[in-house]
Amino acid sequence: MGRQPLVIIADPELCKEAGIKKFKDLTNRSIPSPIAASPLHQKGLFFSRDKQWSTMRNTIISFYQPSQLSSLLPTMQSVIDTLVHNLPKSEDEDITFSNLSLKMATDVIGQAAFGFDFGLSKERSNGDINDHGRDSEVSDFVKLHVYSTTTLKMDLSGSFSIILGLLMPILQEPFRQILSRIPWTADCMVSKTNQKLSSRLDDIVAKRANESDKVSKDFVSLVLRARESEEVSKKVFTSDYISALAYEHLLAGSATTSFTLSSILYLVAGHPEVEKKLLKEIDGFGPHNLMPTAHDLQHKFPYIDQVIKEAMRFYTVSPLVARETSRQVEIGGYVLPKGTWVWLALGVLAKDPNHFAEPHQFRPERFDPNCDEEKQRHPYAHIPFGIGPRQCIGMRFALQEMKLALINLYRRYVFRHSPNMEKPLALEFGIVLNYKYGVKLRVVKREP
Ligand code: HEM
Repeated sequence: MGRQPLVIIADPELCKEAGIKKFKDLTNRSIPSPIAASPLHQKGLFFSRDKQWSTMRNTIISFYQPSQLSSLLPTMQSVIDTLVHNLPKSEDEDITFSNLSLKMATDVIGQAAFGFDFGLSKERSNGDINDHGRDSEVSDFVKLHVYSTTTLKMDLSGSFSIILGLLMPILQEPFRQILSRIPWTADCMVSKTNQKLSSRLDDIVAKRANESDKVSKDFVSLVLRARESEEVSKKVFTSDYISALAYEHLLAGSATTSFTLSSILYLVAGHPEVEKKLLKEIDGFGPHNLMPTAHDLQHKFPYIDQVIKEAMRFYTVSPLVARETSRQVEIGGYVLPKGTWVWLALGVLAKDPNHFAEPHQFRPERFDPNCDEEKQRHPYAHIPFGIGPRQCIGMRFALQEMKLALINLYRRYVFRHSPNMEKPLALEFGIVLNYKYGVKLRVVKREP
């Protein structure tokens, strides 16, 4: 890539070698040029490096332990209830499900990460907000978040410094410094937005730090408590890092989950035989007012597991995992110099006919533990959450949320493709995959 050596891997055994066996030589991520221009994004777990990364990861991993996740169930349930309740009653009305699920996922992560109710799911489709108490601060914050996220573009529609960074990385930072002072340039707007966003986040962190309450279970409170109890964490978790971590959760935990949930509804709507089996499993769990526990979600819905895996294979929301060599290392017999970018191509792996027969067919049964394809497949052929010690930290969180949402949605409704939706679905390639025009569906109430 210009003068930057880059190796792309699309073989499960080599992914294992780079992601697990040689992890200590490939711990860090390569930093794409839009991120290099954004300190707010660099200080989260995703882009932090070496010791800073391992100390942060070892501390915040406790937030993702089963007991913590199961304590988040009521929060998830209440946001999902709002989503289900607000679905239109008419079968002739289009919903852009991807927008609704983004609001849902942002609300869930807002509460889990900041202890903050953004209240986005309470908005009806006409834009009204049910909750009079929701202040404009919150909606401003979310607007800033959306702007900051959508300006992280890797293509020629990004700000001038980002485009320059793609071509001549060394010039990116000096140009960004100059342009961010010139009003009305994209760089200036991005810089202003990030400053505002950072100061809002700092306010939230400061507020949480002043609260003496020892019971809050949101992420920021947990990290703040960990900082009090461990000497090493004090140095690592300065308030700018805590703000970045919290913000990163909002970013990482919303778009990915929402995209995946939307793709499941879209794919199931096009496959009646899958829908039938899914409904049978959900109805077979018990009466519709029986809420599954975290343990139930993990063990009692094997077909939902297959549907989620297959949808994540079909539309891999995070198709590349980017790492970088910290010293010379040999992978697959090739010697890679220090500083080489090594990208694991999860999206390519997911469509490899050597591991997935007829890869362009949507067939959840290929993940049935008893079927030959599943038994014979390489264990690292399907890695939508990444691999090894740096695998997605929010995997269980996302799976719990998606399963709970699916159960609640399909208990009351089934979904059909809207006639107003393009075919095939148009995708947009940014930092993560997105739908170009959203997933438009019609909601059909099930017979009681
Ligand atoms: C369907 C949902 C999700 C998908 C497909 C997904 C995918 C990924 C992938 C592929 C990575 C890179 C892993 C690697 O380098 O091997 C990652 C990292 C990460 N994810 Fe997720 N993710 C999802 C949901 C979430 C959620 C809900 C959260 C937070 C609550 C989250 C937080 C993170 C963080 C913090 C990292 C960086 C981990 C590190 O560098 O140590 N993700 N995710």
